[in-house]
Amino acid sequence: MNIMYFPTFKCVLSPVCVQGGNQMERIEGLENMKSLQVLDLSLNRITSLSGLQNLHLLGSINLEKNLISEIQECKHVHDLFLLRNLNLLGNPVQEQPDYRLSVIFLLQHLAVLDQEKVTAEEKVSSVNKYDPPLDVVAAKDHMTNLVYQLMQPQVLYDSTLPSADSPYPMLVLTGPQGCGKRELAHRLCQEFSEYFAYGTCHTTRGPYLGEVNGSDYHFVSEEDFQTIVHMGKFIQTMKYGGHSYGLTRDSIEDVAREGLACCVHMELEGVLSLKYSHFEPRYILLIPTQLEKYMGHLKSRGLYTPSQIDMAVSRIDLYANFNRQRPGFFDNVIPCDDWEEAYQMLGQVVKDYLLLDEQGEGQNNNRASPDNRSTVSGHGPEEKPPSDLSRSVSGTMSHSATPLDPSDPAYRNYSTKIQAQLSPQKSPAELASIRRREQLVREAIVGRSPGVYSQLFKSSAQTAPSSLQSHDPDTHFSEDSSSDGSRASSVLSVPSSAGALSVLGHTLETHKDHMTSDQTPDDASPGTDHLATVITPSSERRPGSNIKPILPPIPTGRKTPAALSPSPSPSPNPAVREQGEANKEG
Ligand SMILES: Nc1ncnc2c1ncn2[C@@H]1O[C@H](COP(=O)(O)OP(=O)(O)OP(=O)(O)O)[C@@H](O)[C@H]1O
Repeated sequence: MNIMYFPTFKCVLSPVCVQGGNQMERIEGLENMKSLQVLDLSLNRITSLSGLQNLHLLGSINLEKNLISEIQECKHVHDLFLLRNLNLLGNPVQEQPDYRLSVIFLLQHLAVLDQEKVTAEEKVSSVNKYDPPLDVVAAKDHMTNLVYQLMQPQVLYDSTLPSADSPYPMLVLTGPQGCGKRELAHRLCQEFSEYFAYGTCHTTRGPYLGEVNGSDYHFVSEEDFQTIVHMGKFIQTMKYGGHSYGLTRDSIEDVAREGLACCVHMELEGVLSLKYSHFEPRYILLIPTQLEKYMGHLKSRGLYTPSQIDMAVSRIDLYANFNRQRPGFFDNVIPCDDWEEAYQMLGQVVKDYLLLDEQGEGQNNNRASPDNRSTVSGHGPEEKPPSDLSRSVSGTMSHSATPLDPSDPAYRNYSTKIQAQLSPQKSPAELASIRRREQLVREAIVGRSPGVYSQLFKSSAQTAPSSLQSHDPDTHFSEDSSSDGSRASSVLSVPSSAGALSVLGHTLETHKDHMTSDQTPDDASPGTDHLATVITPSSERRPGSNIKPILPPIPTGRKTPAALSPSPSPSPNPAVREQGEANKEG
């Protein structure tokens, strides 16, 4: 073995130095041994690696059986880029928790630690543990929230249930701290109050002057925050500036229950985590492009220390790089140096999203299904339509109850839409269901049976599962189509959730009741398949696909200010309401 023994540090010209088996307590006198490549100081009483930091050619250090007890000592050899082999066997430091991963993380060039090869897995694990990439942080956050959620009794969040065809509409404004996204979110929710409401997050930071608990944030202690984590209430959380932030499912549900889409703001890590959830928001990046102006704004707020400002500024690059490296990650990018301009652009994006500018642009627009047409007002937030926009929102649902009109272009597109539904991922049950619906439509067209929707909603009105029916004696179903539609909407939101199996089962049972004794499931009466039927017209309107989202049903008791609600009150939806109350209790 190529080792030379020197009684004292006289190995200036030699690449190898061995001073083992002495009573050395410190590493001294090696500063000038710049060409040293192998150092053996085993069997000493050394407690620190200080003294090695300038030996840049060192490739191997043997410190077996010394008294090194702190992992931090590795920092002294952190900059020795040729160091491949380190032996700390028999040192107290080995007792430290996560010793091996910590050392591997601090000395990422190491190939052998304590005579054991450093594996690629260990390297990845060490980075994931001590400096995890954003994706890993987000994945862990999602996993944590999901596991805690699954440990709780399962609750149906009916207003925001995932659905392949109509994800609950959500808008997420993201960007570095203080870029104006919060102000823009509030303004947007004010001006588009018939479409959006602000989703209030939780935070452990204290309120700034003027901030209102429950409105700007739910301000909670770290302990309470952790309790909420353990209750599985969060969809995503993140740490920012030493404080915790999180968005609960309840916050979104509170908005959804009002029949509105939810608008929230958050940092990039929150976006990454949210992307793992079943929600499919539209993500809008607000990014400062004039550094001076942005810094000036942060300073003028008088809330941040210089290091907080530095951090916020440094994150502009993070956002910019993300946007560059992952095209499509953000649905829109808006420069936010001028908040007024940014708001105008944001407003335009939202109008496009809601198809608010499309009125008059062509009745022939194929994308404008009856749902869409009822929502296209042609009025921006500045010029409110004479009628309440909520009518358009509820109109979105009342369509479901309208029997198909053969003169309606959407009606003619119906089978095309059904074809579009026939994707390879469809389960046999879904395929069978789609075939039944096609059959019904064909029959309706040739006049052999009434319009499928009219049957459909009659059936659903009669057979609403008792578990979904209101016990509120004050609540009456009206026989008009919109109430039927609402009920159907609420039922339709059920099947895509695993937690809804019992409800779905009940519904299917109810269908069976409607079959005549000689009917097989395949020739069931119209209406046996209303769950899937109703969602079809909305399939082209997913948020994120540049087309208008479906807003969730508006339950009775909606808190829309009277001034904004001159339209007929939304159809009663006891199923949703009751479930909503159940959720709240849950
Ligand atoms: N649930 C969340 N998940 C991730 N980030 C969040 C969440 N809630 C808030 N944030 C973000 O955390 C950052 C700090 O929020 P905070 O409200 O404390 O700062 P701020 O100085 O008021 O900045 P801003 O005006 O951008 O909100 C902001 O960028 C905010 O958007």
